[in-house]
Amino acid sequence: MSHGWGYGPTNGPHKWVEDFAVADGPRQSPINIVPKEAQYDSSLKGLKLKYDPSDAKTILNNGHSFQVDFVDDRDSSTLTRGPISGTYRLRQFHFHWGASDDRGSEHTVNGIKFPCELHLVHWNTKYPSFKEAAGQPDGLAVVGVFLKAGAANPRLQKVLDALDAIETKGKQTTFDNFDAKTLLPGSLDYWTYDGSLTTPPLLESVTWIVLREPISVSSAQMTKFRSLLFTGDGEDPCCMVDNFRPPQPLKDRVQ
Ligand SMILES: NS(=O)(=O)/N=C1/NCCO1
Ligand SMILES: [Zn+2]
Repeated sequence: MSHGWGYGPTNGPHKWVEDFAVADGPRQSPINIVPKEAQYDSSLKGLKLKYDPSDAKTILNNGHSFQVDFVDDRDSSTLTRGPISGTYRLRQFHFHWGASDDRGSEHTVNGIKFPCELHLVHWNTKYPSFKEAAGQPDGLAVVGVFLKAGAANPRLQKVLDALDAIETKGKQTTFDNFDAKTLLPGSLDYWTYDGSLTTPPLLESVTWIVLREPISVSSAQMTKFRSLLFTGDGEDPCCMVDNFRPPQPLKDRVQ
């Protein structure tokens, strides 16, 4: 790619391997989840998520999605247990979505796409920083939550109401006192597998934890996601939609 990566015809997922050879690696994400082929592991523990609303800091349009960033200089917002060992700190959450409700998620279930997928990104505190952890095979743990078209979800509203202030690439605004736990479904049942970042640099450092139960989102709320722009102020506007990587080969992995 002669220019930065993105999701268009000239810089999209099928081109990323030109700059990021690991795109063809052995543990790439996302994947298609086939529940009937997933192995049940009775030794796996339940997820423990402890989030402090006061850790929420800012909301940013990064040109690929938008993310809510958290203070991660202490163990106040953490993920423990589940398939991981040790303590992982919440760094940020962001979403991936489609131009229409028939697509948008990165993981699929029996080939089914959801209109949107939430990712809560955590890093392993055995490493000194997120950046350092991102380069390690056990460095990151991302909790994925599917958003299913249906009733409006009031828990999304504070996030969606902030989007007017970050329409274009690089815009950021304060986003405080937000409890990310309110975005989770009632059940924390999950599928887990060893994978990667789904955006460049596609580092193979992610323990994926995909929740089986979706949360709801209305079509009107999805329209709000689609009001963002990939482009910056003064550039020809390009709607931020279809910012998802398609499922990747499972290769030598089981779920
Ligand atoms: N979609 S993803 O795998 O969570 N990708 C990223 N990149 C930086 C943090 O999470
Ligand atoms: Zn993501």
